[in-house]
Amino acid sequence: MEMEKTKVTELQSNHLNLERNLAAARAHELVQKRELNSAADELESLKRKYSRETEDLSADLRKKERELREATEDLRLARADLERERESVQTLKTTVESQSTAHITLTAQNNALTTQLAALRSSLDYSSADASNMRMELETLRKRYTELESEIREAEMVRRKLHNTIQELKGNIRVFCRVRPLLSSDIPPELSLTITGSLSSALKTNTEDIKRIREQCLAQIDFPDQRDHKEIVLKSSSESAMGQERKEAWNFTFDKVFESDSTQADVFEDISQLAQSCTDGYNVCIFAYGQTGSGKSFTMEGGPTEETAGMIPRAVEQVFQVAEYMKSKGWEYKMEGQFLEIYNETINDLLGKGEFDKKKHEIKHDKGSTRVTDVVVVPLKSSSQVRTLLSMAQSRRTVASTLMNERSSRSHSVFTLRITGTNVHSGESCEGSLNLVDLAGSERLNSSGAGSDKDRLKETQNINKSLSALADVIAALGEKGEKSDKHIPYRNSKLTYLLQNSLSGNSKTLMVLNLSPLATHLGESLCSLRFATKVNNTTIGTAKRTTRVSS
Ligand SMILES: Nc1ncnc2c1ncn2[C@@H]1O[C@H](COP(=O)(O)OP(=O)(O)OP(=O)(O)O)[C@@H](O)[C@H]1O
Repeated sequence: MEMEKTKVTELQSNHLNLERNLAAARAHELVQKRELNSAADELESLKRKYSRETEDLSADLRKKERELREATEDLRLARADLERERESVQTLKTTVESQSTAHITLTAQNNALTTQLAALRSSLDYSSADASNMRMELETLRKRYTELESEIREAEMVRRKLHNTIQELKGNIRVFCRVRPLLSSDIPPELSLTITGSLSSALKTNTEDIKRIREQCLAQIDFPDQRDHKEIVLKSSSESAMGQERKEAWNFTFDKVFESDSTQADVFEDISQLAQSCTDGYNVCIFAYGQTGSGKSFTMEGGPTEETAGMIPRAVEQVFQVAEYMKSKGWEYKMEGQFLEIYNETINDLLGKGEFDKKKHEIKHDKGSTRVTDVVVVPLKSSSQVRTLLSMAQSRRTVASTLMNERSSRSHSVFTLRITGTNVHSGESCEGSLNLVDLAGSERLNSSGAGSDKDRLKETQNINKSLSALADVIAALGEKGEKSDKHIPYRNSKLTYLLQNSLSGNSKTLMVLNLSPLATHLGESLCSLRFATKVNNTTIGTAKRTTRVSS
């Protein structure tokens, strides 16, 4: 029992120990539970914390990823940029290389230029010295130039004086004679039929046919003076009543004789000097005289081409050329033109508008210049204007007469170019005129067939009256040389009265006698040649230019 008691006691103490252990274990468990709970709490808060941190980290990660992508893109762009930069660097490198080559060349050039510059500088130093010498020389030359200019002006005045003295020595009335060529229209139909081929209007070719026809149609006209061209000889042979051959020859001498092959330019060459005188203040008068169809209008007005242009357009052109040339000598010219017709002693304005033979025009003379009332005076600005005036006049005549040639054959036409000049340096002024007159046909009464027609008779009488008035005036002027109070019958015809100032001693006159080459016109040609000889034998006093010097 004791043993049992000890055992119970032992068991009890064990039990107690166990209980104590249990309580301790329980307390420990409680502690442990508490610790567990707090650990769970802690775990929970850690979990939450970690989850937050994980989220933050994920967000961070996403952000980093985005940044990474962006950085990658930036890197790609940067690489592309870099590539481009590399390329441009390469290009620049090439450029730099070529630039440096150029630089080397330029440096070499620069060096050469620097050397040149130095050389130039030193030559410039010499040149500046030269330049100042030259400036002085230039000044001297300028002075000399001014002196020479005034010397030229004086020389020009002397030249003009000499030119006019030559003209005066040649005589103030000169006569030229011009024979026109044979025309196809001159050939009678019965003869022209025998010609093979076409006919040119002026028969210049020398086929056998034409030679034969020439011989049959042409008058025998010789030009013996082949050096000076001053003589013309008309010959005829006829049979006397006794059957003997009678030969006759008539010699005439003029200032110039133009053969049938002479051109308008040939004739003008001898006229141009005279035409030019009007720019020096002279009154110049050029007449075309001759029977109908002898070539007066052709000589004065001419044809439409440059080659066939007559004396009027050529003279006007010449006057314009002289005026242009004289500009450099200080001369300024004003020119105006008028174109009149005298038909049956009535003046008509070929540039006017009114009806022909209706308007009354009066001739007025005042201090050496002549004006006609109520006529159109055209200011002339260029020589080409004259062609327009000539064709205007021609169409006026065509309107006035259905047979224009008939009217122009029976009227005188007078183209007048009036010229006034002033010299801006010397104050000198001058006034001249150029009258170009196409006279009416000079044939005698019986040969114009006037007998049967009253109007034609009146026309022919008027023409003859005015032509003989012209001859009388010229003759009286010739006689006046000896008697200064000699009456000159200018008023005997409209033509002489109109041309009074251009026919008097103060002017220069030229008569161009036109001759037909036809044998049938031999008688008329002789009459014309005798008339022209009378004119040619007249000496009219010295021409004077109309000049003034302004004060
Ligand atoms: N030198 C010449 N060369 C060529 N043809 C000419 C020449 N002279 C005159 N003629 C011609 O002769 C013809 C008559 O000439 P123009 O009409 O000039 O004579 P005209 O004397 O003026 O006659 P009219 O008194 O009838 O006016 C015209 O056909 C003209 O073209």
